[in-house]
This record gives sequence, C-alpha cells and structure tokens, in this order.
Amino acid sequence: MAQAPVNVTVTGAAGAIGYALLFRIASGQLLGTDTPVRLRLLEIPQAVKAAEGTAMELDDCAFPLLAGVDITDNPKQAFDGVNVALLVGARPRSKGMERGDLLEANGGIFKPQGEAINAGAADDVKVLVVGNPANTNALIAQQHAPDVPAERFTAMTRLDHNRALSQLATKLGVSVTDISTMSIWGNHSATQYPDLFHAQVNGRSAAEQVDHAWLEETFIPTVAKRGAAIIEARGASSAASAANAAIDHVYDWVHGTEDWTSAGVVSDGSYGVPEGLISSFPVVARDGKYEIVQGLDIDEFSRARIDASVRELTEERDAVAKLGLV
Ligand SMILES: NC(=O)c1ccc[n+]([C@@H]2O[C@H](COP(=O)([O-])OP(=O)(O)OC[C@H]3O[C@@H](n4cnc5c(N)ncnc54)[C@H](O)[C@@H]3O)[C@@H](O)[C@H]2O)c1
Ligand SMILES: O=C(O)C[C@H](O)C(=O)O
Repeated sequence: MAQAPVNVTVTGAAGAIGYALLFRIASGQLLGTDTPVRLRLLEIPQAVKAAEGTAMELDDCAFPLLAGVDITDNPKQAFDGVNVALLVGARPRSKGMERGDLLEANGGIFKPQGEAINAGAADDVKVLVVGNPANTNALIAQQHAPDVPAERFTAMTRLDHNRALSQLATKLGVSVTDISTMSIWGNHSATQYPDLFHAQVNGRSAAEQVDHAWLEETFIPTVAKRGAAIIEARGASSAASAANAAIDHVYDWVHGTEDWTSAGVVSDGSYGVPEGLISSFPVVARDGKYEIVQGLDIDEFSRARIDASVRELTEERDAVAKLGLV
C-alpha cells in the first residue's frame, strides 16, 4: 500500500446499516479500489461487543485495502484524525415519544459528535449524516463544529434520489441510466419533493413523458413515503439500500459527478431556502465539493412543494433552537 490509509469513522456501527456498510467500505467501494482505509467504529457501550463481532468478520474477509479497525464508545477517540465521518447511529422514535423528545434525544448524540469532530477531525473532513432526522441532526453537529467549514456537513437524501430514479425508470420501461438531472428538494421526510420537472429521460423532459395525475398522486407520495413502506414490509428500516446510498453519496463527493445528484447541504439562500438550513438540493460534485445547481426555473407547483418541506425544516430548526441545541 503506497498511499496512507484514509480514516473512516462509522457511528452506529453495530446497527443494521452499519452491517451493510462496513464491508463495502473495506472492499474499496466508498473511496476507490486504490485507497486503503482505516475504520473507526463508534458505538454505545452496550453495543461495543456486537461491533467487535463485526470487526472479527471484517478480519475474516482479509480485505487488502483494510489497514485496521478500532472500536470505541468515546466520540473524541472515534473522530480523532477522521477524514470521512458517517454518522449513522441515532435514537429511533420509541412508543409515546413526541417529535420534540426525539429531537432532544438526538441532540444528545449529535452535539457531542459535532464537538468531537471540531476538536479532532482532519482538515479535509467530510461528514455525512444518515441517522434521522438526518437534516436536523446534521445541522446540530455542524453548529457544534465552528472550526470546520460548514459545507463539509451533509445529510443523506441520496436514497430518496435513487428511489426516484427507480420509480420513474419502472414507469417508463427505461433503464435508470436513461434518466438524468433528477433531484430531491427539502427534508429527508414525507414532505420531500422529488422533482420531475427538471429531470430528463433520454434527453426529453420527464414530466412531459408521464401524466400529471401519476406524477402528483403516485410518483411523489411513493418516493416520499418509501421509507415508511419499507418499514411496514420488512418490520425494520431500510438498511442495505441506505448503506448503498451512503456509498454513492461519499464516492461522488470525493470523485466528482457528471450528472446531478441530490444531497442535503447547507443552504446559501439559493431558491429561497433560508441560509444555514441543511436542505436537499440538486447538486453536482466538483473538486471534492458539493455545489448547488443554480439558475433553475421553479414553477408554482414545485415552489409550493419546496416551500412546504423547507417550512418543516425551519420548524425542526426552531424546535432544536428552543432546546439550546443550535
Ligand atoms: N437518511 C436516510 O435515507 C436513512 C435511511 C434509512 C435509515 N436511516 C436512519 O439511520 C439510522 C440508523 O438505522 P439502522 O437501521 O442502522 O438502526 P439500528 O437501530 O439498527 O442501529 C443504530 C445503531 O446506532 C447505535 N447508536 C445509538 N446511539 C449511538 C451513539 N450515541 N453513538 C454511536 N452509536 C449509537 C445503536 O447502538 C445501534 O447499534 C436511523 O436513524 C434510521 O432512521 C436514514
Ligand atoms: O428510518 C426511517 O424512518 C426511514 C428511512 O429514513 C428511509 O427513508 O428508509
């Protein structure tokens, strides 16, 4: 191995997404097949033993690119020198828990993790938040890492993007590779807006190739509520597809994109999204940076839906602000 290993930290490493993610990272799918990685697994104390079991399995794969695995329940150790941080572990909503309780519980996780990233991360750190509510958890972590450029904190909407590609491809009987310039706007929640007005299929407007009733009454709700449908069907949240989307998000961030993709990034005020909110936009990746695609015309239909999702993000931000978390 000529190159120094890249430090990749995965939180919630003993969970379902962690299990689907770690082997793909270690095999080179996150950063490329010429880049060695050192994994740091962060778990809560009760799950450290399970993470050790996963580390034993990683050993047993004899991955040529895997330079080592460290396991800890201490965020400071987990993020010391980190280059890529995948914040997957989060507190799920339990019975009787209100939305405010969920935000507060997650604040207790993402505030110290943001602080630990601020204290110890490498200069080039890139952070992807997967754990829900992903956009607001990313905002909490970002707000507690004032020395890290804000654009290094992102939230995952790539799974929604991939779901949108797949639903449209199935509807039109085309390959996902025939579709370009797809985008997801807003929150990773049921209010998100998967946008067919800017998407193209074989170079022609996607919206013009489907009837409006399907777009409004089937496509948008199917994509936006797919997470709930998976939970209903599997009895558990999406895991392999979520891990796959995390791999796509980071791979593209590092290697660049030819087409648009979607990511929750810190708003610069583009498209009327309040500055500082972490909202999904159509983005491209260039030179190791995600950039919001600029200059799109937004019609009334899209405007109303983007605004509704951004309103939800604003309410989440206000709720965590009341708790002193941002
Ligand atoms: N953004 C997306 O598209 C998307 C998609 C699917 C799932 N998710 C979310 O990802 C999260 C993880 O899903 P999962 O299926 O792996 O859940 P899981 O319950 O199987 O695993 C979560 C793991 O996180 C750990 N954890 C909890 N608090 C922690 C902390 N403070 N530090 C480190 N680890 C901690 C738990 O011990 C557990 O092992 C959930 O919040 C889920 O809703 C997001
Ligand atoms: O875990 C969830 O609530 C659903 C998840 O975010 C998903 O989109 O599959």
